[in-house]
Amino acid sequence: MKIEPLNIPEVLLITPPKFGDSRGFFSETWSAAKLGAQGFNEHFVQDNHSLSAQPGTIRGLHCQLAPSIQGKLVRVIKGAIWDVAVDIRHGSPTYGKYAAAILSEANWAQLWIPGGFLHGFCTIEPNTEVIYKVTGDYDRAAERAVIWNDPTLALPWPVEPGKALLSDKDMVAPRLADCEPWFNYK
Ligand SMILES: Cc1cn([C@H]2C[C@H](O)[C@@H](COP(=O)(O)OP(=O)(O)O[C@H]3O[C@H](C)C(=O)[C@H](O)[C@H]3O)O2)c(=O)[nH]c1=O
Repeated sequence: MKIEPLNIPEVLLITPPKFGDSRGFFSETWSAAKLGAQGFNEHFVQDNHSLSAQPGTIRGLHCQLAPSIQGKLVRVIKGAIWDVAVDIRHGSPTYGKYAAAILSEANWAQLWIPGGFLHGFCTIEPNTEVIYKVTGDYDRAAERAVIWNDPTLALPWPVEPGKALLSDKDMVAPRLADCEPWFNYK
């Protein structure tokens, strides 16, 4: 499995091999042994799967606080997303900075987003299905959100102004500056 650190080195682009033949393909999309051999030893406790029908659907920017902090290993089995992680670890040299990648059925790439980061994505094809493993259980009380178009983050979302499709919750999330520090850099 190819593992590439992005501009924020804790965020990793992981691309598993895909073996095609006349029937279709086979891919080991996650392997504790193969990733562990390269120093990636995260323990996952839950798998998530979301479908977004329309391109321009934005889910995020979300995180969960301790004790339910979630690292996320995100991949796309249908369609494509612009996937983004924003460093919000208090005291981090890359606080407020982002790392992003296109994840798609075509490129078969996965993004590892550690705890301490906001996560969000924007779909860029119809009927996009996102699958992701997380290292912490869902905990609604621990969920926090920051508004997707926070001007201080200035994320280059691939959606035309006014065309983003959001949940009611995401429409009214606060700016990061209006949130207390949720994670410490260590
Ligand atoms: C996240 C989650 C949600 N739910 C239920 C709660 C709601 O009834 C329904 C939809 O939840 P929500 O609107 O929060 O789903 P997303 O907007 O896709 O949220 C996710 O989007 C961003 C991209 C993330 O990284 C997080 O995994 C997560 O926050 O699923 C569950 O039952 N378990 C869960 O783990």
